[in-house]
Amino acid sequence: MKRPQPRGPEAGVEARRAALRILDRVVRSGQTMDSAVQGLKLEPSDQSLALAIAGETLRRLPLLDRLIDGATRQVLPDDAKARMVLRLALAQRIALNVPDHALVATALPLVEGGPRRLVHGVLGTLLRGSLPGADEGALPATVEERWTGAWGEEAVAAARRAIVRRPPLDLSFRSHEEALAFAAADGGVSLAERHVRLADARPVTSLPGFSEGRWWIQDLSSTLPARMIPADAARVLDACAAPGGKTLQIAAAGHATTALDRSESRLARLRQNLARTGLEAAIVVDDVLGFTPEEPFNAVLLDAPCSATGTFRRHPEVLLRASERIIRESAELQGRLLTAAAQWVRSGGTLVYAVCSLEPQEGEDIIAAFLAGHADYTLAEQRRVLPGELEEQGGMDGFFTARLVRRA
Ligand SMILES: C[S@@+](CC[C@H](N)C(=O)[O-])C[C@H]1O[C@@H](n2cnc3c(N)ncnc32)[C@H](O)[C@@H]1O
Repeated sequence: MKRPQPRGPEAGVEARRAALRILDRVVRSGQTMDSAVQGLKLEPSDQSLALAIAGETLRRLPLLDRLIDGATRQVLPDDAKARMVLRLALAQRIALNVPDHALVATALPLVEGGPRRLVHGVLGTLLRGSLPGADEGALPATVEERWTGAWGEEAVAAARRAIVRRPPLDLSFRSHEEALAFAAADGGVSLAERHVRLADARPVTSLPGFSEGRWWIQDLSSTLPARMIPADAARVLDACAAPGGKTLQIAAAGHATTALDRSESRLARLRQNLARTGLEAAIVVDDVLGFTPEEPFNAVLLDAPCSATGTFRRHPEVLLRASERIIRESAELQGRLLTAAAQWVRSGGTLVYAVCSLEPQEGEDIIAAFLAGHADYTLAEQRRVLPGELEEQGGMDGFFTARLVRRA
């Protein structure tokens, strides 16, 4: 049996160095955590520690910055290495219970040949003082302001609580019987048709039924749009379909399903998901803005690309990237995609629009503008999910979806 290798004085530094690279790529280059970790060539244990440290840092960035700024008179720019290293060290102490000596020993090598004394001094001051608890979250100031204006104080307070809580794992099943059987045998609670929620996120492949394709992972919010498709729709187009959570739902409900997306690589994941679950859908690689179907569909679902700010619990970095400009550009594209998709709905048919965004410009405003320019459509229902919904049971991602009907 291979014995564990003794770890030298560099133990733990590699993971922190990687966390620094990830944080730097996210903060400075606007990358996602998933893309920022690419190419770092890490041992699996170092990779998970690096991602945990960077993630916990991003969940409380404004809070960490307030602490740092209160402990030094020196002005540290947002992207200064000293600030980045201090943020990482504080997050480890607050959220990961790393002891002070280990924090200092793994932080200082990251600023070797640089502002070592400054980092040592500020860290020492902060560690001697009182630090916030692990359950104290913070949102970037621009997000606080935007969401307070749009949704009010209560939703913002709920978002601050949610960003530092580990979200539950939501599973979608091919049938409700399978969902109930899973909950009875393996735990979890069903909060909707074909749904089971597990309180603790376990390694997915170790859960019963994974290889048989009995379920797939899908936040409860994301299941709402496909639930709006009429049971008798029969012929349904899922536009912007990949990687396919909603396609699987539509196919499982028994509709003849066409899944369209312009991304080959994301469609490859959709194909894997179909193969694993044994569900069927016709796949079309095309651009929504150029696609022309042979005949109209009874229902079309448009799950449009968006700022994804509703997914901040799992991807806290989305809040740093979603600038006013990105939201405006996203909204402009969403309006065009919705107008294109609306042409493929037969008279009397259904058009469902969805975004995992907490920005009204990408949700309510898109529908209002669309209706103003399309007298042949009426709004049948609209659903906004805000932070705080189902909080006691683990919460939901922020989301918006609307069902429109084309006049017969
Ligand atoms: C929000 S994701 C879709 C998630 C998917 N519906 C699901 O449930 O798994 C948006 C998708 O839109 C696709 N997309 C973006 N612009 C597109 C366009 N102009 N035409 C077709 N697909 C597009 C992206 O490739 C991406 O897969």
